[in-house]
Amino acid sequence: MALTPTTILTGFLGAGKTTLLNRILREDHGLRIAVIENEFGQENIDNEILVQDTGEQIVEMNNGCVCCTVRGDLIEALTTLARKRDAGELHFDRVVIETTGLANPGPVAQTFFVDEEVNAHYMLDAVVTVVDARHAMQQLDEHEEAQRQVGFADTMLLSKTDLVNPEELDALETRLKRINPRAPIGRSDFGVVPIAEVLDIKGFNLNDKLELDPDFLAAEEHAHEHHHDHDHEHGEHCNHPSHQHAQHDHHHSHHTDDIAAFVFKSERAFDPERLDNFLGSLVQVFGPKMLRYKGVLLMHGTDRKVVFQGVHQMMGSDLGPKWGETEARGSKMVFIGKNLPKDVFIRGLEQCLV
Ligand SMILES: Nc1nc2c(ncn2[C@@H]2O[C@H](COP(=O)(O)OP(=O)(O)OP(=O)(O)O)[C@@H](O)[C@H]2O)c(=O)[nH]1
Repeated sequence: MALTPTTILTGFLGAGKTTLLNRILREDHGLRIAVIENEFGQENIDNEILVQDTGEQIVEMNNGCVCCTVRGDLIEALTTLARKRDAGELHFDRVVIETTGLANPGPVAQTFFVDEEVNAHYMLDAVVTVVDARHAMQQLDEHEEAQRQVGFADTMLLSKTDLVNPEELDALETRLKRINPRAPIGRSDFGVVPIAEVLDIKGFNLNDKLELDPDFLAAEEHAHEHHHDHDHEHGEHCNHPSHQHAQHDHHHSHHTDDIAAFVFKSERAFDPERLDNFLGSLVQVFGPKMLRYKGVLLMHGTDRKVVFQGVHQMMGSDLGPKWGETEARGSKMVFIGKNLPKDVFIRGLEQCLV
């Protein structure tokens, strides 16, 4: 049986996830979506104390969608749904999981790679992050989980844009792109968003589309040129309060988020063995800090594109289509992570070129 595409819907407390899901559960879109409202993870303890009934509750909606509220383990919820479907008790062809506002989407995403039964029934389509336009600046300043949720996103949806002016919106979009230049930014206006921007995004598929904002690439190159003058700006994060202040001034009011992205580009081909070894050791050392990475590579010895991507230690690669006759050949990679030593990555990758 075909694997069921699954979307992880994340976003900070009050961002507007439920508002969006309620629309999905009620609108007449003709899709049969099973929504998993998650109350697992750290809330388990509360549930054991507060809630006697630990079973799940499954409700079928008028439009054919299924709403499943779980107070247990995500793996259990997914396997229960799959079994009920196999037994003909439930019908759905897609799953959306709403995570709690404080959740780190990393472990939820990893469930799809590590658990065999989940793996046998589901494929992760994308991580969709709802960002509260009114409160995100402060949330990103104060909560690493908010940064993580942005860092993991395959696509972002801005809610509450009605509550901010265009300048504030611009500043927020710039910051979001700095943290995650890979994910397109859409809108969720009280949950109104084209369903195609939420489902079937294929953000976790290996494909050869690596969309990056050209402005971000230009800014990155600029930053690279001036690297020697402002070494500290791009280097490790310093926790000394006065230093942080100084950093802030340097940055012309750019925020120094712990979670940030950088890009590697080259027109020279990679040596497959050297690259494999280097990436292998990178994820050994920095895996826990590497939220998301993805690239289209020019590899020595093949006339096809090599596409790779990963989450933390889990990395995969695939042969893509052939390079076009007139297409400019080259590699492009983006790494999103927490305090990653950009210099180590860039210098190491350069050493893997033939
Ligand atoms: N002004 C405005 N308010 C919104 C918008 N979207 C959602 N809200 C409001 O924001 C509040 C929180 O929305 P929810 O959908 O409950 O947010 P959530 O992300 O599910 O919240 P948690 O589950 O607590 O993390 C509600 O009062 C919504 O009506 C929007 O686009 N504009």
